[in-house]
Amino acid sequence: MDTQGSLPIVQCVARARIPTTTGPDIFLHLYANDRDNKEHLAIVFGEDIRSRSLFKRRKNETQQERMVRGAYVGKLFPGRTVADVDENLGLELQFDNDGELRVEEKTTWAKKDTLVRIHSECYTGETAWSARCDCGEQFDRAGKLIALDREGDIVGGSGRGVIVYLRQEGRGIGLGEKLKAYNLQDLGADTVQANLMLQHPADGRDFSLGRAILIDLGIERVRLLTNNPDKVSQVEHPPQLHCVERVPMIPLSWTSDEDGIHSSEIEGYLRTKIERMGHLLQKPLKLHTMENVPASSTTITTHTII
Ligand SMILES: Nc1nc2c(ncn2[C@@H]2O[C@H](COP(=O)(O)OP(=O)(O)OP(=O)(O)O)[C@@H](O)[C@H]2O)c(=O)[nH]1
Ligand SMILES: [Zn+2]
Repeated sequence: MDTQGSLPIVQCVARARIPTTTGPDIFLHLYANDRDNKEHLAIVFGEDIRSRSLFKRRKNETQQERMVRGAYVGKLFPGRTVADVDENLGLELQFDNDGELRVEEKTTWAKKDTLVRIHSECYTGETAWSARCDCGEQFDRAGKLIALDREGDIVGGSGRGVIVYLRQEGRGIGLGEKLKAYNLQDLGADTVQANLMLQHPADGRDFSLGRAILIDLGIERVRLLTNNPDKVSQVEHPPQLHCVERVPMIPLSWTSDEDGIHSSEIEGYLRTKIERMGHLLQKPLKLHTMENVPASSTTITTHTII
């Protein structure tokens, strides 16, 4: 668990447009950093949310090299020769004397409340159809809510937002140790006990990388999609970064009988997050394996944190 020390140095190495099967184009950003050798990512919705480290002009760099790195405005098309101007869209990036991108209303998103998810990698939940956790469901929902204007009483991102995807599998212990933790859970431990029995912290993640990536993307005011109070505090880095709202992520299985994951394992996972990790799920926790846990409130509310 990181304390709020100095920020890691992050460098966006490359950005590419990804047309999605669900509609909007997203921009996948790959980061290097000075803390670990993992390829942490930012999935950015919105062409104008721009990484300062990617767009910074480099000595003797050609426009072609900028376009190949993904440091361009507007859209790429065959025959395009200039990265910093898109004549079709009438957009031109501005830079200051040492090559830093200048924040302009027309070309760079900034200072607006931005819907953000800081998501930790979970191979089992995102790729192996696991019903032990809701990570895959949360990843999908984050993308959906960022694309939507609103869903019920939750204001969406209207096509602008960021999913910071941290390669911190297994709350930082890695996939191999997480598989051992699963076996301990099948032997009766909960997710916290299993980590501790394997001589790991309950949660060994470092969210400072997430803070540094959001600051690099010029995000200042965060509407954070999470139930984890630790993430809310970890996103604060005044004066550059501030969490203005926590937007809850209610498990789909709590909002409909058909949707979402229904399994005894997910109930144990959610119960442990609430009872032992203080997660802020606001719905009455009605689990088939236990009585109603009185919730602190009976409606889904978003906390506005000023
Ligand atoms: N060690 C361990 N890690 C788990 C287990 N189940 C899920 N995880 C990991 O827990 C992490 C879940 O991260 P997130 O969903 O981003 O965040 P969160 O802390 O659950 O909080 P939210 O933002 O409310 O979802 C991922 O790294 C998963 O791999 C488990 O049983 N044991
Ligand atoms: Zn998971």
